[in-house]
Amino acid sequence: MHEDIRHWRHVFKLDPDKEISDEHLDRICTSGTDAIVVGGSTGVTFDNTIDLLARVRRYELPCVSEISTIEAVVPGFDLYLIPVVLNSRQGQWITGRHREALKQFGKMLPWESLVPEGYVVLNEDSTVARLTQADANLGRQDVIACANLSEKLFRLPVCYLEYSGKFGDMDLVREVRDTLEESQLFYGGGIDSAERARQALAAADTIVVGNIIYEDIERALETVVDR
Ligand SMILES: CC(C)=CCC/C(C)=C/CC/C(C)=C/CC/C(C)=C/CC/C(C)=C/CC/C(C)=C/CC/C(C)=C/COP(=O)(O)OP(=O)(O)O
Ligand SMILES: O=P(O)(O)OC[C@@H](O)CO
Ligand SMILES: [Mg+2]
Repeated sequence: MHEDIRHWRHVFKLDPDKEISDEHLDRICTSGTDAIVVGGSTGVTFDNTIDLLARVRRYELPCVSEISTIEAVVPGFDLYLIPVVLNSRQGQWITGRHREALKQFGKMLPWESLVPEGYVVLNEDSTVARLTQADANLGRQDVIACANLSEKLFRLPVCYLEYSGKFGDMDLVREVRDTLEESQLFYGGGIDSAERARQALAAADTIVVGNIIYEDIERALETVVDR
């Protein structure tokens, strides 16, 4: 399963803190996307996460959890993505909360199911930037340095350029992809049309589509373009 993420080109990110009807969920899960990521930066609980997992499990596609809070660690996902916010000003989002979680789960940890992600938060107006006190106003060279930090120093398998809520700079995303040699580049933020999905797919390995699911389902489905 760990290796399967290498083949993912498009994923939908479902937020347990937001409502989705059975009809819309059915259309998302049968859209041809490669996987469902369950996660959000705020309002995520054990109960809303397990509810969403149970609903997505009716479908055949992989369902992975992106952990934002230790309370919402729910057994039964295919994988657990563990964000490490490389440009946070607060240590708790880089290693602090992770250390607490590792203490709590102790010997129960299924290491082979954990996939750490080197997050670089680039939209200073996003919830995740505010939550993690990210230094999001980075120049090109700082972003490249974060990508190298993620891959070359920390050897994280995924580097995630996170523009949540805003369509980012695709030239910069492409430059990061060309810098990375081993790790997989996730791009997320503001993909709300087929055209933007194509642009992001040309720049990153895997694209993540979130908010538009809750704003305009037809446009969300259009992002599942030929790839
Ligand atoms: C048997 C069993 C169940 C085993 C489980 C094993 C397991 C998974 C153990 C946990 C191990 C571990 C190390 C956990 C990490 C704990 C933790 C809380 C780490 C901190 C993670 C972190 C940095 C969170 C900050 C927020 C963040 C980066 C969230 C990611 C998702 C995200 C950015 C969503 C976007 O948010 P959204 O709400 O959509 O934002 P907008 O409002 O802008 O749309
Ligand atoms: O919600 P959007 O802007 O699509 O961003 C997707 C994802 O990167 C959020 O973590
Ligand atoms: Mg969101």
